[in-house]
Amino acid sequence: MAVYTEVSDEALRAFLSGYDLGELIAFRGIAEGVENSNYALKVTGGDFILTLYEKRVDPAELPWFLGLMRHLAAGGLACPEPVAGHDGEALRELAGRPAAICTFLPGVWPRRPSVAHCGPLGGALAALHAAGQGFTAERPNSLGPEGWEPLLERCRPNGDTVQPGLCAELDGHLAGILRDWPADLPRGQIHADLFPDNVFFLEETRGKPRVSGLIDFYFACTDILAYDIAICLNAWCFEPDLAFNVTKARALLAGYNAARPLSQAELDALPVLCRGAALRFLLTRLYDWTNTPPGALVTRKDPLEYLRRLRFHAQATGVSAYGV
Ligand SMILES: Nc1ncnc2c1ncn2[C@@H]1O[C@H](COP(=O)(O)OP(=O)(O)OP(=O)(O)O)[C@@H](O)[C@H]1O
Ligand SMILES: N[C@@H](CCO)C(=O)O
Repeated sequence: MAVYTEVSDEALRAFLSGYDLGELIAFRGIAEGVENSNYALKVTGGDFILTLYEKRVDPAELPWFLGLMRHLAAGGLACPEPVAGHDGEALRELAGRPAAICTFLPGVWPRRPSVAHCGPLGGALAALHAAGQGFTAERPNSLGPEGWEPLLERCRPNGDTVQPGLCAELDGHLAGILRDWPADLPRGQIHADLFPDNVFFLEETRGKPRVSGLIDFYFACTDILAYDIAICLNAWCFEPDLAFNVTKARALLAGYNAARPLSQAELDALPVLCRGAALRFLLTRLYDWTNTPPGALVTRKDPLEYLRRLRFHAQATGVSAYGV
C-alpha cells in the first residue's frame, strides 16, 4: 500500500491549475511501492504520475533527484521526466507534502525476471551511466561503505533476534569488504536501487523483452559505476531458492559491456562490489525488520535473503564466478 497521503478531487484540480496539462479526467492511487504516495493521473494533456514525497525522502535532496531525472531524460534515457508548472518549477507542494508530476512510462516490471530480461537490463544500466556523465552535481552515497558500520551498530541491539550470531558474522564480512573496497574505479551518477520493480519492459515479437523505462531514482547518488552492476547482479541473478544463475549474470554483463566496455580493474572488483551491495540491502532490511512497529504501512523485506547472497559472493574466487 503506498498512498499515505490522500488527495481530494478539489485539491488536485487546484494543484493542476498551476500546470499546462489541461483538464483532469481521472486519477487513482497506486498500491505498489513503499516510500512515497503515487497517483496515476489522466488529464487532457496525457498520462502522468503524481508523487507526494513522504518522510523517508529528505526534501532538501529532491531538487538533485529531479534535476538528475530531467538531465537523464533530456539525454534520451527512458525515465520519468519532471513536468514544470507555469512558473518553471517542477517541485511543488500538495496536501502539505512536497510533490511533483512526472511523465508516465509504459510497460510492466517483470514478476519473474528471466535471462531474456538481463541483457536489455545491462544495456539500460550502461545507458543510464552514459547519460549521467554530463550531470556534475554530486550526491554522496549515504548507504555506501562509510554508512555500513554506523548502520550495523544501529542493527546490533536486535540483529541477533533474527538469527543467532548474525551480527558477529556481519562484523567479519564488513571488515573484509572495507579492506578490499576498490579505489580509483570510474565513478558517476548511479541508480543504486535498480531492482526488477524499478525496470519496465515491453514484450517485443518472439518474446524478446525491451526496456521501456527505469523508475524510482530516490536512492540515486554519485558512486562507483560498477557498484550499480553489483546491485543488479544481486537483485536479478538469484533464483527464488537463492541459487545464483550464472547465465543471467553473463547476459547482464554482456549487455552492459556492449554499451560501455568494462575495464579489467572493474571486472576484478566485481566480487567485492557484490559483497558490499549484498551487505547494504541486508543492513537496511535488517534495520527495518527489527525497528518497524507491527501494523506500520512499510512492507518489511527479508534480510536473510541477502545473507545467502553475501555468503555466495564471499566464496567467489574471482570474476569467473559471474560467468566472465
Ligand atoms: N513514471 C512512471 N510511469 C509509470 N508508472 C509509474 C511511474 N512511476 C511510478 N509508477 C508506478 O508506481 C509504482 C510505485 O513507484 P515507485 O517504485 O517509484 O514507488 P516508491 O514508493 O517511491 O518506491 P519503492 O520502490 O522504493 O517502494 C510503480 O511500481 C509503478 O507501478
Ligand atoms: N530495493 C530495496 C528496497 C528499497 O527500494 C530492497 O529490496 O531492499
